[in-house]
Amino acid sequence: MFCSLEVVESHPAASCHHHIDQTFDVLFPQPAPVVAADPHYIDGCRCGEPVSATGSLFTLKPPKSDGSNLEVYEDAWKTGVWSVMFKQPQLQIGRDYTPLPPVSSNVNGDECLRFFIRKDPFGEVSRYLHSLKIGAPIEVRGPRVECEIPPETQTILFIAGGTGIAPALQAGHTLLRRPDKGHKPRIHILWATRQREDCRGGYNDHTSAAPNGTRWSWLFRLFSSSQQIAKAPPSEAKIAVGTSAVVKELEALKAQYPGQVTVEYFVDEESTFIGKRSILDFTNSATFSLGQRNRNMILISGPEGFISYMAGPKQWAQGMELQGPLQGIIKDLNLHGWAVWKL
Ligand SMILES: Cc1cc2nc3c(=O)[nH]c(=O)nc-3n(C[C@H](O)[C@H](O)[C@H](O)COP(=O)(O)OP(=O)(O)OC[C@H]3O[C@@H](n4cnc5c(N)ncnc54)[C@H](O)[C@@H]3O)c2cc1C
Repeated sequence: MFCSLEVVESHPAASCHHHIDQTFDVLFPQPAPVVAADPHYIDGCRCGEPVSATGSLFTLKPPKSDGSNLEVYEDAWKTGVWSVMFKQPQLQIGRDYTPLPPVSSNVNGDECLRFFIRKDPFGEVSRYLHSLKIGAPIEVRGPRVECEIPPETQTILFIAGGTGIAPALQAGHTLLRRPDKGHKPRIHILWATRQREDCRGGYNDHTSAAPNGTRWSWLFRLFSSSQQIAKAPPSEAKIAVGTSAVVKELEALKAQYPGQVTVEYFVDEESTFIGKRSILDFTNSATFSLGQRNRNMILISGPEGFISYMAGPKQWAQGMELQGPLQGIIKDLNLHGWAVWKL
């Protein structure tokens, strides 16, 4: 069941309020924790932040923050990658969107949800969302857990295309905030975007090609001296004017968990693409955590064609979306000891 909202104020890159109640409504084909959500409101005091010409950050806030949503969200954050559904009221259609990790000041008590939403000029719901004014009501339902990250997981390779970066940020948040069991987990993100604008200010922590033409292995970077690692741009560069809001999110995650998050950027218009080499550079380095089921995960998120190319298409059967067989370049790599999940 969806709940209604009301418009208070407007802004081109909208941000919203939300609230979840405990009404249960099974809408989704997959068995997953689902609760109905209440009206969310575009937040008049938090402007949506354009990430680029093609996407914006939205903030949703419940009309009244009484803490009732926190437990629901907290369970989802502990479990893995999750989404909520926004409804376009005129057409009565819904689409899924992925909350970004809470900003650190939000962790205790603030029930805001934040989203990175790509504006598709021909897309019904994304166009609707971008047209909302600050303070506008929006109907939200969720959360739905898309993929569990088991407690024993130590290493994630996240292959993201476009807005697939939102679940990558989620996976990082969920994995890295777990209590330290003597071994620091880590996440390596390969993010492919169409334009540099989408990831402006981002630099590669772990480049496939070193300046002298040799390849840098993950182990090299892991065990090399801090001086060598300091080849990354200075911190001022990370927050340079014009840095994309999503890159800022990635930098914030890195700052929160030093040495546990690395990112490589690939840009279509610069003809840099995620290939087998980028995947192997990372997976070859993770052999020390092989041997236990679910220790190492590869998660893939992005447009259908992107997922198919990487790991084969997902499939539909009996009204349910299934993973489908492993195909694509990840199958070709014949990796052992990695659980693969298509989001
Ligand atoms: C679990 C999950 C999480 C997601 N998280 C995010 C997120 O955090 N951020 C985000 O931006 N997106 C996310 N998405 C994608 C999002 O749900 C929507 O798919 C996206 O916003 C587009 O929806 P839309 O209604 O705007 O476009 P739609 O109306 O569905 O159209 C999509 C595209 O298809 C084209 N199209 C539609 N109908 C036809 C047709 N008959 N023939 C040819 N072309 C057609 C349209 O022109 C448009 O380009 C997520 C998706 C899932 C499944």
